[in-house]
Amino acid sequence: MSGKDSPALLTQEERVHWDSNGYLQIKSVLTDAEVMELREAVDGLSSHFSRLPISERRRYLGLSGNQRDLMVKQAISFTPAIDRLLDHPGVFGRLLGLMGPYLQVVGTEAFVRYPHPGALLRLHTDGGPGFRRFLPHADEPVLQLKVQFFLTDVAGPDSGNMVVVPGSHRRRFPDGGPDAAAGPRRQILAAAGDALVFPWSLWHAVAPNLSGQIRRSVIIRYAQLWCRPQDYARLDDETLSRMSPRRRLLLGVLPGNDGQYDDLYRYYLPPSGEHVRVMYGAEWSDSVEAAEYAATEAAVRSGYSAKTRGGSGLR
Ligand SMILES: O=C(O)CCC(=O)C(=O)O
Ligand SMILES: [Fe+2]
Repeated sequence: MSGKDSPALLTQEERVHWDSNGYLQIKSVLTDAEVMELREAVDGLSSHFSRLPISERRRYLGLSGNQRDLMVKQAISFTPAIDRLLDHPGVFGRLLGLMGPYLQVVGTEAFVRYPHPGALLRLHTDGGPGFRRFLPHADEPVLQLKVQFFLTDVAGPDSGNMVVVPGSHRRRFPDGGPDAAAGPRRQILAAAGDALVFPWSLWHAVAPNLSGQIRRSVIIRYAQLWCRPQDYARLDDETLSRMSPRRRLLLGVLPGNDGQYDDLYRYYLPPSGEHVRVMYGAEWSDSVEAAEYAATEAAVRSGYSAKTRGGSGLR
């Protein structure tokens, strides 16, 4: 198949927008039925956690930026409604384009943001002081990104919108916090069903919510395979047992360590062939990138066998 006929993982326009603005908004990714099911699931989580004593809540509640809003970590262990978001066809091709095939899901988070007149979360980059010093390079696979699926309309400003500083993703976030020179901030206007893709290094915040409506969303965090997951060390068997082969791979169950998680070296050096094949799947296997990664793997394999024959180590 010629390059021209191959499915594009990311259009040229999307890549230019990502490179210059540091984020990508994809419209109407979820159907109304998907939005409805997810919204019910998030509301279910919200009432579940509000009934739990504080001590039991702690394990699963992350930083929402204030005392009122809810951020549930490892939400996928509480509801199967989130499963389809891991490799959603409206987004996952773009993620393969941005990150390459050696990616994993490192977190699944549900957000409930209540009406409030002040900013809900200050301007920040994700990952704290360690990650702050790493900045993405335009031509290299993205280290870590999040996809925020909106489950409520945030059609106007000050509705609990995500706020971004366009183009900030390749600028070092100042240790003392940004000053007035941070650059213009943009509130993301979105409809329920839209998705926003952004890397750790984009300066972002959450606007006040004067809309009178609760803002609900789900975020899936992705990282390169060799990073550690953020909200689970090992997912429970019940959650893993309902997953497709690709989703199992995304959740860290790699071939050869099926459910065992005992060979951590595989996250660093994935077993040959399998990863690329499963990740691109039937949907994106004809892409230029799938062929390129398969060729790289083959070259690495033949390099290894030559080295092994020569008696030198692989590492
Ligand atoms: O609630 C939001 O819109 C974003 C929260 C946030 O900063 C994040 O998840 O990185
Ligand atoms: Fe953040």
